[in-house]
Parts: sequence; structure tokens; C-alpha cells
Amino acid sequence: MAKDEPQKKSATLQAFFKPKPTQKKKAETPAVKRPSEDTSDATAAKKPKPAPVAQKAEPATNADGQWTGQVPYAAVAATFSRIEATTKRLEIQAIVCELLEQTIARAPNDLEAILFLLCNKVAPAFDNLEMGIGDSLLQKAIARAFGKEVKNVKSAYEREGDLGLVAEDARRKQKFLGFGSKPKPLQASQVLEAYRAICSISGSKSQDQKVGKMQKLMISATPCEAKYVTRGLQGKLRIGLAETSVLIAFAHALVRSPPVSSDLMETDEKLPSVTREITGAQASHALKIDASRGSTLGKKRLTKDERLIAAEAVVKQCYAEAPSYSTLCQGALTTPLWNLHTKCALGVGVPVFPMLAKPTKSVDEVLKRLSGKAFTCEHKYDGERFQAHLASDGSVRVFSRNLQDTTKKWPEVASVLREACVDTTTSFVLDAEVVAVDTSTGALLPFQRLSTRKKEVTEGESGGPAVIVLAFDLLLLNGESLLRNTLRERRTRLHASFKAVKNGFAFADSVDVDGDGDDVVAAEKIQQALEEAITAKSEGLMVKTLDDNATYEPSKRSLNWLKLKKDYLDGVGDSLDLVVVGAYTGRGKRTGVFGAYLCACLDAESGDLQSVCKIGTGFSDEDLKKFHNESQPLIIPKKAANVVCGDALEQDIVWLEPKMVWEVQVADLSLSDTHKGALGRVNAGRGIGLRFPRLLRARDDKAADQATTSDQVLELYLNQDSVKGTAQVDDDDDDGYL
Ligand SMILES: Nc1ncnc2c1ncn2[C@@H]1O[C@H](COP(=O)(O)OP(=O)(O)OP(=O)(O)O)[C@@H](O)[C@H]1O
Repeated sequence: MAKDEPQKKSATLQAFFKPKPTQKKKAETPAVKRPSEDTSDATAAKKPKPAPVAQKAEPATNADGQWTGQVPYAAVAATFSRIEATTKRLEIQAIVCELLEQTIARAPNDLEAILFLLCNKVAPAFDNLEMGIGDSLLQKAIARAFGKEVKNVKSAYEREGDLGLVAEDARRKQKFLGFGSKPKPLQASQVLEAYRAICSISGSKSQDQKVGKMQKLMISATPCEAKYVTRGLQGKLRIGLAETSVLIAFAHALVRSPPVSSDLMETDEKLPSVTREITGAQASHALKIDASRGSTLGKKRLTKDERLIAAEAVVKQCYAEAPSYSTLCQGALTTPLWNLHTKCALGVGVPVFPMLAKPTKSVDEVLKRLSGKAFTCEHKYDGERFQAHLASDGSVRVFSRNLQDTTKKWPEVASVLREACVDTTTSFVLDAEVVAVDTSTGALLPFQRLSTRKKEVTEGESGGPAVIVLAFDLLLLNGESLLRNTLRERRTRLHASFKAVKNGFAFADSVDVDGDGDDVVAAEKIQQALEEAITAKSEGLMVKTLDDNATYEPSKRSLNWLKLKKDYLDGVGDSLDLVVVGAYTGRGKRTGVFGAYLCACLDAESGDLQSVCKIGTGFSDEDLKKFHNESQPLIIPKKAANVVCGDALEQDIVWLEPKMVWEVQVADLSLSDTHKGALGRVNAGRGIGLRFPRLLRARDDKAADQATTSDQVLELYLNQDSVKGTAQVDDDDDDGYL
């Protein structure tokens, strides 16, 4: 593996951090020239400007001219450029690692800003502040910043298909009149602050204010910076950098340039001492070291590769439990890596990445996976994931499956949750499903009813159907994290800490199966539980281990949680959540609306969206109208750069910005020349496509980066009876979000 090789610093990046001659440079004369072109020109980064962010350290150029205090945005743009030039995952991670190491060494206060910029985020998901400025506002800003007509910017965009390239070109060709003061080079933290300010503006004059701020940012940018600032504001960097790669690179940077030194875990003998803690356990798992051997483990010094792998596990685990770059950076800068988990632990108010389940398609398959273990079969309710937090001051916050704060959607639930607590329950983090309920009969209603609920409901207003919270897990109780307890222990605490509230709060229905019983009896129990769940209008079962491997694994799609959906028995096992990337004009009865859409899965490594089906079935007339309208603002002049599909699919297509996610049911999956799911993974040059796809519903709770991955498509393909045995099934249990 290349992991151990000392990394060669690129000439480009080195230039930004290179010591300069001792003689201090005179202040540049204003006005005549703008910062020099492109990232290869280090002069853009030579003169730090005063910190725009009050709490940041003062920028400084010390005696020998080295950068300290702040990372120039030019260094970030140079990193993006290098990433864009390669598709190799390890190379990308090494490039990111290089920037992070330099940041740790020279501008540690900027570490958090750099992580946000690399992931193209402005804030953690639960702050509900998202990038994604509309193209027309950006076109205005580009036109104003670089002295162009909006119509020219628009037509250049139609030609190029990438507004970033349009901005880069406009900036490069800009004629400079030679008066006015020279804009100061952009600092990374300043760019992030500007993004945050732009995304937070609302109200009547918000559009003008946004354009003004974007224009200001672009005026100070070099051509390369203008490209990435534009793409950043659009919410799509298009460089194939996944958040997982950033986390891995961050872990490597902490090993290579530790901000806080420690020899803990330098040798594997130290591992068992921390295995009681989850990060140690994750690290030993990643290293395939048997933690139960305790202190008898040898004294072999861990190789560098082993340390990198262990560090990846630690960082991913910490981020899954406390998904905040602020917490992660503060922890990493003050605590040795191997103790990071003490700083990045689950707490009330910050959502944890939810644990996910693996699909299964028969009772036999469940038994094959869980035979000999005690497990429980819970109803799989047809609603929305609901993570509720109660703080000791009585305040309640609710988070969705993708960690967004949805408290305002369920104002009536806060008092229900407080009522459901027994006297001793003062704070908690609860994992549950919220489901629409008919209050006159107590019957649960299907998801379609819940989906009519408004996004924000004011107290007392009817925001849609009444809802009930069906609790299935307790992750924190009275300040104590229960993540490392078994499900049986967590469930006991859950039942002892809450009581049912009519039509408001209940525990998930479940049937337990012993681990030491007969498989035939176990199969009968599962079958019966499944039938009961279906009668009660649930989607099927969630089957979970109770004692063995039964800790809560944030963000993991775990083999210790299996979903058995009624619609997929003996089918492919699951539906797919696909990104809509294009549309086709309807004919006949569908004249005036789009008649079919092109859908893609996500290749998590490259960020590519690989087409897997053209879908035209399962749409009601209302759906067709609704999706046609929703697609209009998403129409883009060219195929998005990361979309991969066969030429035949491009005929007569209207390209859409990849934003909408739809749940699609499928009869089976097959190899395809036109579709590109998991391209080349089964057969060189061929991808996987869906046969007989049918729309189930829009997944408004999922973003494009949470769509079904190509790994999952491959797994569903390989798991089909017709394919089994002809290829190896990948049983990796580690393919959650991170
Ligand atoms: N008893 C339960 N335990 C866990 N999850 C449940 C339960 N009942 C309902 N659910 C829901 O089922 C979801 C998992 O299955 P499903 O495949 O339907 O969801 P998804 O969001 O499309 O897929 P995934 O989360 O697996 O990517 C959970 O996220 C949760 O919202």
C-alpha cells in the first residue's frame, strides 16, 4: 500500500507554505495588478490579510516570511485542482492529507474551516444551513464581478455546462483598468465566513445582498479560486472528493503530524488497555486483532500502515458519534489521537449518525446470518426516522435520518415525550420511528399520510396528520451513553425509563428468539412475527441481535441489524434510493410533462452518479405534474460532470441537477451495456442496470450523497439466486455513511 510512503509535497502546495527570504517584502503598490493568476502562482498567498473571523488567531508573517496563523484560500484551491486531476482514491487522500498536515503545523486555528471547505459544507447538518445558491444569482455575481453582461455569462454557461469554468475564464480575461486598490488575497477562513453569511441571508432584499457578497468574494479571487468559489457556492465541487476520504486523510495527518504527541498504541500491547473504549475496539477490529486476548498480546511495534488503519477507525468512529468538525478539531488539537473518543462522544443536542440495517430477502437468510444468536424481531414501521434528544433543562430537539434538525416539524411531540418520561428520566437520546396515526382508532397510517406533514408547524396549528413516536432504542440516559451496552440492556433501560402515552408514544412491538433453540422453531417465530407486522400495516421486520455484537454502531450498515421487507421477500431484498439526473419529454397521454426520468446510484469513492435505470412506471398523473414542476429549476444545459451513462440514454434528454432522490422498486438487476451501476466491477466495461423499475416515492429526507451506493447495487446484484455462485458475495459489514 502507498499509505506508508513518505508523501512528496507538491511544488504547488509547497509554494504556499515555503519559507521566504528573510527580507520582509514591501507592501504592494495598490491598484495596478490583481493577484496573479492561478494556483501555480504563489504570490496570491504571500500577503495575509487581517483575520476576518474575530475568534481566529491573528494572521502573521513571521521574520522569515513563513505563513503562520491562516491558510490562504489559494492553497485550498490548489488542493482542489490537484484532486480534480486524478481519480485515484489513495492519491486524493494523500493530497488532502498534505494540506491538513500543513494546516496543523502552521495554522491549526484554521483546521475546522479547512475541513468544512474540503467537504463543501458551511455548518454541521443539524444547523440546517446548506450550500446551494441558484445559478441565476451566481450568473449575476459573476457578471458584476468581472464586468460582463449577464446574458453573456448565461450563454457561456450553456456552452460550457460548468459555471465554475465560466467564472474562471471571465476572471482570466478580465481587463484591468489600473485604478482602484488591489484586492487582498483570500484567506480560507474568510471564504468560509462569506459562504456562511451568504447562506444565512433571508428576507425581502436577500437576493441582492447575496449577489453583493458573492461579487465581493469573486473580485478578490484568482481565476482558479473563482472557479472553486463558484462551484462551492453552487454546492457541488465536482472534484470527486467524498467526505469519507477527508476523514481518512484527517486521520493520516494526525498520525503523520500529531498535534499532540503520544506513544499510546505505538505497540499493539497498548491496544487491549483501550479496548473497553469503543475507539480501541474499532481500532483492534480494523487491525483484525483479537481484543479478547487482552494483555497477552505481543509487544510487536505497530507498523505505520497499521497505525494509519487504526487511526482511520478512531476518527470515523468519533465523527459518527459526534458529527461536528468543531468538536473533532478541538479534540484532535488538544488530545492524543488514541484518546480522541473522550472528547468526541455522544451528547444531548448533537445527533449521532443512525445505525443502519442490511437487507435480507427471506426468513432463511435471516437465520443463516443469526443462527445460534439471540435476536429480536421488531416491526419495521412505515414512517420517518426520529432521533429525539431531551436536555436536562426540559428542552427537546429532534433530528432526521440525515441529521437535520426537524424539531419544528413536530411541535406537539415535545410535550408527549416529556409526559412519556418516568420521574427519574431527566435527559435522553432516543432512536425511534414517527408514524401517522388515526387518533379515533389508534391505527397506524401509511407513510403517504405522513408525507403530507408540513416542514414547519407552529404550535396549535394542524400541520398534517397526528403522529405517534414508536421507540426502539435508547442511546443515552441521564447523561450516560448507552452505545456500548447490548441491545438487551438498552431495551431494558428504555422500558424502565418511559411509559406509553395514548396515540403519542409507544414501544416498538417485538418478538424475541432464543439463540439456543431449534432453527425450525426460530424460523416459525420469525414467519409469524412477519405476518403480524404485515397485518399491523408495518413494512416488515427489523431483526436485531440482543447480546452478541449488539452494541449500537453509529453510521454502520450492520449485519447485526437485518431488514426483512414484505415487498422484497424472494425479490432483490430492498428498494433503491436513486438520484434523478435527467428527464425525457412525454408523448401521448404524457404530453406537456416529462414521461420518464434517468436515475443513478452513487459511487461513494469517486462521487460519480452511475445511471442504473430509465423509469416511467409507478407515477400517478399528479406525480407526473409535480415532478415536472419540481424539475424545472433543476434543468441544466449540460450533463453534470459526475454523471456516467451510455450514449443511447443521452438522446433527447433534458439534464437535471442531481438533487432529487426517489425510492425505486425493482424486479431484478442485470448486467447492462447502457447502464453503469458499479461499472466494471462484475464485467469489464459493463455496468449493472435495474429491470422493471417502479417509482415508490420521493425521498425528501435524503440528499444525493445519501443515495444507494454502487457497492449496494453490486451486493443486491450478486445476492440474486440467478447470480449467486457465479461471483463472490461481498459481506463487508462496514459500508454505512462513513
Ligand atoms: N424497529 C425499527 N428499528 C429500526 N429502524 C426502523 C424500525 N422501524 C422502522 N424503521 C425505519 O427503517 C429504516 C431502515 O430501513 P429502510 O430501508 O426502509 O430505510 P432507508 O432509509 O431507505 O434505508 P437505509 O436506512 O437502510 O438506507 C430506518 O432508518 C427507520 O427509519
